[in-house]
Amino acid sequence: MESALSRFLVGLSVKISRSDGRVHSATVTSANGDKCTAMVEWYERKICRGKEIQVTELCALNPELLDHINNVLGNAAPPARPAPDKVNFGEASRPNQKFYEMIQDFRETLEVIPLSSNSSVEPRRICVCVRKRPLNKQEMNKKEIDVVSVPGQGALLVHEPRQKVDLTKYLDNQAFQFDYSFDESATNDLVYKFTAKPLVQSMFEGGMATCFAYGQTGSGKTHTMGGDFTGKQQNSSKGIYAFAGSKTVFALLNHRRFSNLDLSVYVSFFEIYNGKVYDLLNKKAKLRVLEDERQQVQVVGLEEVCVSTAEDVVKLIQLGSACRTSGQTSANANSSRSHAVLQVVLRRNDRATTLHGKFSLVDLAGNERGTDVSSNDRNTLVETAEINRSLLALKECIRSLGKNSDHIPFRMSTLTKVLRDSFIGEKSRTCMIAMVSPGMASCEYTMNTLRYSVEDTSVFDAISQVTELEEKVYVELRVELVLLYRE
Ligand SMILES: Nc1ncnc2c1ncn2[C@@H]1O[C@H](COP(=O)(O)OP(=O)(O)OP(=O)(O)O)[C@@H](O)[C@H]1O
Repeated sequence: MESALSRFLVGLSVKISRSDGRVHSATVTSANGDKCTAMVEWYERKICRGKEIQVTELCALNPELLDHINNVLGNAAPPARPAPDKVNFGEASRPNQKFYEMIQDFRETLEVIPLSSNSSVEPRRICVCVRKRPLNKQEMNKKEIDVVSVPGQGALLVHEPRQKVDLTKYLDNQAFQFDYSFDESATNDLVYKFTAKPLVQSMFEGGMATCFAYGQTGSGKTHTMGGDFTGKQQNSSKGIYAFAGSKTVFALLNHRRFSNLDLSVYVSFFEIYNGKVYDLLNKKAKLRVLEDERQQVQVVGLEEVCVSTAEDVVKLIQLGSACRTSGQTSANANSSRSHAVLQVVLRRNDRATTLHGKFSLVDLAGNERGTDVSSNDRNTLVETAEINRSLLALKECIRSLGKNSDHIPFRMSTLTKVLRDSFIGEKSRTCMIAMVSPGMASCEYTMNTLRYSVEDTSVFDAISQVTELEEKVYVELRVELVLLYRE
């Protein structure tokens, strides 16, 4: 429920009565930047005049509210009836110590069977995997607790810290099942073996393939696809882009099964930022996306570089990655603000250089960034809205693919338009790698990512998961939000 709330709410400020500790009024800023007076009325009606919902209950419904309330209280005299206290969660050594211990106890009961490089890989038309990154230095310094467990065999668990209305703490342990799940010790090499590597072979067999990295800002998409950063320097030879585009491609090109096809390898690299396409191999030239009379979508003028060695490919990845649009979010100082698409194309060496197979490797922009960015200026909000719109379109396309539907709604966004040929045809194959951050502070985003990857994440589904009291409050809140969005 919290995730659905914060999808719409960018700002929420709360006034609290000093005498009784109850919420007075709340001002909510919607994702399009408007202050929502309807919400103020709603809160006043339901909370101040409307009687019995107290701060503690509200906070149990939405932990974000707790932060806002604490901020407000920081400037005010302590209330007679204190709001639920974050500090009480644990002892001084580690915030949330109690939850930490509960998670540790739970982990002891788990049977862990990690993936190893000797495990076999099963070919699939659509493969959905998940990768958990380790806690980073910043999170360790803050003594963040790790709320994600990967017992293996495709399973992943989120231990969501919860608090009942009477303030009793409990864990909501939610299990998700994927084709493969990678824990924090997995290397890019291992992830590659089970995700993108099987798709390279399908490209040689004349297929179209796409591999996406999806996840919250700072969850490890660029690390996985483009290679890790040491300071500002990216180690481009250690990411899935390079493993697929160099090592495996050139090994298969010379394999006796494919060498008689007389193929050449081409690489293009572009980004989609705010719905526009920019060529990362040609000084970020802005390109047009057109559909020809045979409904083939073309990115007009896209540079396609013929490569003959693995080193050539790594150099192009470095060149393109260096000029990708990035910005800063609270979770990632070097955050990618665009979808980056590296395409490896096989063409026959005939006169028309006929297309034989294509592999698109996509490092998606971080999802759900509305509340991550430090400013909520107009540009940022437009950027976030565009990212979320294209991710929704992508989900719709993958879902239609999974259902073998006749209609795949690729026209919904530029991202899906340019990947159209990967979505259609008998030989198309798709792999989605969902990235998750392990920290408790990222829990809500992690749940969003997991729901996006394994099921419908819509607001309506979220409703079915809430308890009776929550449901009552939440349904009314949703009605307000839906009305707001229609305006
Ligand atoms: N599996 C991992 N092992 C070690 N460090 C990692 C791992 N995944 C990510 N990191 C580190 O976490 C930080 C954020 O990762 P990264 O930039 O890849 O996130 P992202 O998902 O691409 O974020 P954004 O959407 O903001 O671009 C980087 O410093 C990266 O090196």
